[in-house]
Amino acid sequence: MPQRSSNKVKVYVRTRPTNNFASSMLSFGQDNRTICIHRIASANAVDNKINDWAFHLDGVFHNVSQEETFDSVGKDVVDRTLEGYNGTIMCYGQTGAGKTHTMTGFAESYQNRGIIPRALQHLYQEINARQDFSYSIRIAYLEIYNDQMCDLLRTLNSPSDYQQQQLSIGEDSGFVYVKGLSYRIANSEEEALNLLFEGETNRTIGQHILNKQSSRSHCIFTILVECRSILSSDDKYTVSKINLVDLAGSERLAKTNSEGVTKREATFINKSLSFLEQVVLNLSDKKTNYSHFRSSKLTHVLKDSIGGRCITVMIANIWPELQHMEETVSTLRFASRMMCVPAEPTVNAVIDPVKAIENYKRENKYLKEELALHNTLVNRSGISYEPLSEQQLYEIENQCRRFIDGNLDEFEIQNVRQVQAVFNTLKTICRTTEKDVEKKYRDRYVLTDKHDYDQQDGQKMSGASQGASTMVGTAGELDGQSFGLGIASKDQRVNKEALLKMTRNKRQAASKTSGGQQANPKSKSPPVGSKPTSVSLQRSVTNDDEQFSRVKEPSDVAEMKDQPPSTPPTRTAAFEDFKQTRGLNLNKIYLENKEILASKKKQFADLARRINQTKVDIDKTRVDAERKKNERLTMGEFLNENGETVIDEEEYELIAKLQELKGTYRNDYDQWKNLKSEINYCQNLVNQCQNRLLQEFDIWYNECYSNGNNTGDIDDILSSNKTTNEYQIYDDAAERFERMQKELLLSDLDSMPFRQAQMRTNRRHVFNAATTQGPWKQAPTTTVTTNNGFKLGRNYGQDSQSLPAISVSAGRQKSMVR
Ligand SMILES: Nc1ncnc2c1ncn2[C@@H]1O[C@H](COP(=O)(O)OP(=O)(O)OP(=O)(O)O)[C@@H](O)[C@H]1O
Repeated sequence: MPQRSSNKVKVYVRTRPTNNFASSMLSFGQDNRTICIHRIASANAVDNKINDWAFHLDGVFHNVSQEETFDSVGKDVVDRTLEGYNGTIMCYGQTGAGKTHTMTGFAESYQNRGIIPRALQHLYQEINARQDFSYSIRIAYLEIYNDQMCDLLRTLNSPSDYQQQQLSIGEDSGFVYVKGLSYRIANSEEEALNLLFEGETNRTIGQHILNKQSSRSHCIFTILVECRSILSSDDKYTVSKINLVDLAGSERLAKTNSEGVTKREATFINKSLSFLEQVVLNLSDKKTNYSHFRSSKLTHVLKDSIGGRCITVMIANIWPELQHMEETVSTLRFASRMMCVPAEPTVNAVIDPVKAIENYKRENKYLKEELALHNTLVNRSGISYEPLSEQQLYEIENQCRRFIDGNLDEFEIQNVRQVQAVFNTLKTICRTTEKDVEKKYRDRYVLTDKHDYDQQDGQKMSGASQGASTMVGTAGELDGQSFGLGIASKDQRVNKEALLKMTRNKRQAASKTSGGQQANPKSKSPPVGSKPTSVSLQRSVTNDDEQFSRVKEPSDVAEMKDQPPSTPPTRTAAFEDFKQTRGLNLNKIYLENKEILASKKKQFADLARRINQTKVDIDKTRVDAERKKNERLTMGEFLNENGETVIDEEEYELIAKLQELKGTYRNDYDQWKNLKSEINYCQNLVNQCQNRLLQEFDIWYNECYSNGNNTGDIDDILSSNKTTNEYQIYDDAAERFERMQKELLLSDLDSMPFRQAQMRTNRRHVFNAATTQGPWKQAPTTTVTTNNGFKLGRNYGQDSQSLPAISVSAGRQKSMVR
């Protein structure tokens, strides 16, 4: 029989023997490959149906024995399975066409046994003949009944056992397997046949008009073959399988008159066969890349058994009688379609890990010997190729470190292991250094992931700037590392107040645990009362224009470097923190100065109150003295021998008292004037100190948190904090007043510089006036409100009439000179 050369699924047709052969309609070609069907058209009506078909197949078995059928179809598949190929022999056709007969045959008749027993016989005969290989045979028998899978090699006691078996289909690298299906070892033909008969007894058989023993299920008898070479040391072996498939027959319910269970079974059978036809249709169509294998259990299980890498042979069983001509045509059509399914069989080679290791060991041994020989030939001796010892690795690490430090120019390369160790060591050093650097920066800065950082809208990378803060707020890659260094975006920053609070709590806890000393030497917050190390304001004793100067010590820079990680808090919160840390000493000086100023102001107020009282007394005494004088003049003056006016004792006392009061007044007023100068001086100190504190804070804030956008302008700070308590610098009514003015001016920012300059000028003018003019000198004639709330006015002369009175507001240093 001529064979098709193309790699396609092989398809044969086998006819069931019958006495009613439809010779009028069906004939076979001389080539034993062709079946011709001639349909007789109806004489009465116009019939457009096709009447003649010619099906060309790989072979037609008409009146062919079981033995011949197997020899033609099965033998080759079995032989190739032993070589490592997967094979499938499948019987397809209408019910009663002889599928089970072809596949299994009569159990009672040895001569009429089918493909499966013959395949087993041939298999074991071949295994026994192939002495160079060892084979392991396993048998599985699967039934698919009503789209449920059943292991026929397990004992079934009830229909519910179907569910209990819980078989499922799995796939691994394109190979399909049934999870839970038992594979029984069969060391001989007899053992294999026993399994076949055991499975046959478990098959679901039904009865209908066309077949008394109709298969109501699809059955797949699987022979798993594992083949290893005995002689060869090859670590590969093959695992292959033969699927011998006896499909349930399609049936027309009108013909079989199936009812009840049989009808339901027939429905499942027809449905699954139509899915199979669909899959075959897709496989045979080159334009279709996808087949719906999972549409039924049958198609899914047969996924790797129809064409592809599998040797596939199908026997189309037909029942060549007139009454079954439609089913015959249908079967032959399906057979023709199956012939188009491509098949590219490949050997299923598996690598044996145990044998592979043995082979590698052997090869390793040979290579070592080869290397030793090579070293001898090139006069290389004393070279070890064994894994490096701890000591050797330690020395290599030392060499690497010296190489990095520049103390070693080159390595002496001895073997590949050493080169590997050098690279590994360098990699380890590189990673360790990288981690150290990252940790160091994380301790100091807020590091954000570079990728995230780049994605943030409006995020700016602050550059290296601002003197000592070159490493503060810088952004970008660090030696090409994967993190960016810079300021986290606002939404990435943690709750600032919470962070500050946490920092403070930590600091307090540290203070407690260390008895007031900082537990963390790296903390930027020195303990209260400790020697200031970073920034201090110092008064120059020798300089009349006393200046505060910021003194930077080495520890200052060190302190900046060792600042703990922080997330930018609000400037207000940060200012509080600043006053507790970097600005501690400055703030301390500021507070001391303010305390002195307050004390002076209190003295000033007390003195003013006393002066006013003296003034009242003077006025009263003067009135009394005037009255006495008028009385005396009215009564007529008395003169003594020397011609001097004689006054009575009361008038004398009044005059003396008036003189005394005037003296007191002058003394007090001098004191008041001096005190005012001191206050002015103290006020200047406080102002300078305050400005310095804010400037230092601004620098500190920028160093720690600025992302480059914040220039740290003091006025920004002032104007950005509109609540009175945000900056605790202001506790003075006048300062509050000035601040309030600033806040009001915020509504008209353009006028801010002008207004501020105006205020400063006024303040300076008033204090100059206050310190240069006294009650006996020409005083300003207009009332001016000073920065401190002092009001100076009127023209005060030396005359007692023009002695100034000083009004004092209750409770505060705010005074008014009338
Ligand atoms: N080639 C053959 N030689 C002798 N008898 C045959 C042959 N083919 C089929 N038969 C007989 O036909 C009957 C039906 O055959 P079989 O049960 O194998 O059909 P089937 O296609 O498997 O039907 P179903 O799909 O219903 O199971 C059986 O009694 C069988 O012995």
